[in-house]
Amino acid sequence: MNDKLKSAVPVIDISGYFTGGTEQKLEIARQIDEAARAVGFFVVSGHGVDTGLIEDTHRVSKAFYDLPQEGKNACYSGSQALYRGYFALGGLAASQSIEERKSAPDYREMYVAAKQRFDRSDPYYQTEAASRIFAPNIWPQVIPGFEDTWVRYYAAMEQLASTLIHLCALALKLPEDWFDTKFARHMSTMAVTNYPDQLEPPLPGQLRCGAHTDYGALTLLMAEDKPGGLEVLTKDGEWAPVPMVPNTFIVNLGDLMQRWTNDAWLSSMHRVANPPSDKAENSRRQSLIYFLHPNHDAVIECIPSCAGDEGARYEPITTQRHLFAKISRMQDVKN
Ligand SMILES: O=C(O)CCC(=O)C(=O)O
Ligand SMILES: [Fe+2]
Repeated sequence: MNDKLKSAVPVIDISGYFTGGTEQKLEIARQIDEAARAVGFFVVSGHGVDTGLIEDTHRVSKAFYDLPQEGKNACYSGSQALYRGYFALGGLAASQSIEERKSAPDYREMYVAAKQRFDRSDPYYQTEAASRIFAPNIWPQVIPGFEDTWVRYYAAMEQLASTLIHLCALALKLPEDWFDTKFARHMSTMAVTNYPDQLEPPLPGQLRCGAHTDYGALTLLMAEDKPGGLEVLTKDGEWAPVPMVPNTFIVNLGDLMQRWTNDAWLSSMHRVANPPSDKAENSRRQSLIYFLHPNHDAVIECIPSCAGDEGARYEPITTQRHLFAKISRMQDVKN
């Protein structure tokens, strides 16, 4: 890791949020603000998430990806419109979420789940839009413990994301609970991606995951440290590897946070590189990803204190509208 990068993507210890006083919270928030403005990425230590739960989530997910292809295909939702369950190799192209141009599909498989624990009798969840967003999850029943482990991991991420969003509010000099109503009935998703060994060279222009920005508010990533990893586009226009520090989460800001802050905070472009050819045969990599999204009907508009002299740069938009446009472009892959 070069020194420039070390300072570009800092490691931020958030343990003081749980144990310290106001001053410590504000110091952590200051570090987040600095990273959010400089690069849009930071690495979180002292997060308190149970390492056994992280290991279990990796283990059951690996067991799923080790199934024969038919077993995995059985968990396809059957509809691109339903963002759930299994997406096979070649089914997604992340870079198309920002570029109209067709690109080679990402060299990865993905499994997606949505919020499972909530009050389904609440009328909020019964509108036509909500019934699609909160449609039941698809679980591979053949993998013992898969559903239970994923649901517990999702709950742990809900908690960590809540801590981070409180810190984000403080970092923006807002009351700590400023975002709470916007996330009270959030539509966050959890995905586990598998980047298989690359036994054949990739197609021209094909990456493990093509360059994109994330769509939502925050992304919480727990990835294996393997050849062919995550890279971020820095302000200097260079692709820099994101540092892999044991037992930390990589956190990056998504488009909605950039819109809220009127471009003060960055939703940076990132990608997952191919492994070097001499390491490609032994490069299988798995990442656990929690995409924190606000309520589907939350209107995302410039935070008044971020408007500056020139005013809001973006039109207000609902979470759902922004996300669906991006997700459908990512899935528009012609095989
Ligand atoms: O797997 C990774 O390291 C990151 C993948 C990613 O950027 C995404 O799925 O949005
Ligand atoms: Fe991403």
